[in-house]
Amino acid sequence: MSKKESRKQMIERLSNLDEEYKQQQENVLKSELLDYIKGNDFKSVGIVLSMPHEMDTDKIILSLLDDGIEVYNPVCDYEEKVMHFYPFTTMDEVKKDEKGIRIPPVTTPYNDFDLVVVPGLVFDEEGYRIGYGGGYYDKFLKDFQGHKVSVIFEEQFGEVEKESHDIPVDFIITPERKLNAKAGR
Ligand SMILES: Nc1nc2c(c(=O)[nH]1)N(C=O)[C@@H](CNc1ccc(C(=O)N[C@@H](CCC(=O)O)C(=O)O)cc1)CN2
Ligand SMILES: Nc1ncnc2c1ncn2[C@@H]1O[C@H](COP(=O)(O)OP(=O)(O)OP(=O)(O)O)[C@@H](O)[C@H]1O
Repeated sequence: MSKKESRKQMIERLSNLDEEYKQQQENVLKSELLDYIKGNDFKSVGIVLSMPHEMDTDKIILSLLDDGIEVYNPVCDYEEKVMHFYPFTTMDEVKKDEKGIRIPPVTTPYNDFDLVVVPGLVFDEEGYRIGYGGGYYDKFLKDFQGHKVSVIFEEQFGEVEKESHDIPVDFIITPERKLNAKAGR
């Protein structure tokens, strides 16, 4: 299956998850991720403002702020094909970009946080992933020095054909298990 077909199929699969099941799984993912962040004493986190078919990140972001952890969200420059992170302040300041992706106020970029939560559609157990295309995360991760985690539904495991520019995540959290992807490579 091509990358494009895998993406389309996974978006459909995620969109068709039972709403009650999805929310119950998200509650588990949220508490697992918060435990992981506190357990590792991470003080700053880069994480997306979620789209409807993705794991809901709003509650996670608000909970991190409550705990005094800095939160940064990505903003794409679609012309330059790069992505930078900006500080999250409040949901009231969140707007949509030209592609309908939610973004924080574009102030001073900061890409040097302790942990990045990497989004994606299909993942393998070694931490390789198929994202939304564009290579925004692959390019970002090339220079990123912090920890890389993905938080996903079990339904997102699948076959990933590796490409030379792909940068895998170190750790994968699902509602059922925590995978040290780096150790498994
Ligand atoms: N919630 C969330 N925010 C995120 C991401 C994400 O995965 N989730 N991103 C993760 O990277 C970045 C946005 N990534 C994007 C990647 C591609 C397109 C895009 O160009 N879409 C085209 C169709 C793509 C195609 O099929 O070729 C379009 O809408 O015209 C938009 C955003 C940053 N913000
Ligand atoms: N480090 C890089 N430098 C230059 N171009 C890159 C780099 N990484 C990826 N690309 C380009 O970006 C495009 C999309 O890459 P790919 O299909 O791997 O995206 P993806 O993994 O689905 O998305 P993302 O990384 O944004 O989540 C490809 O054409 C690829 O050549």
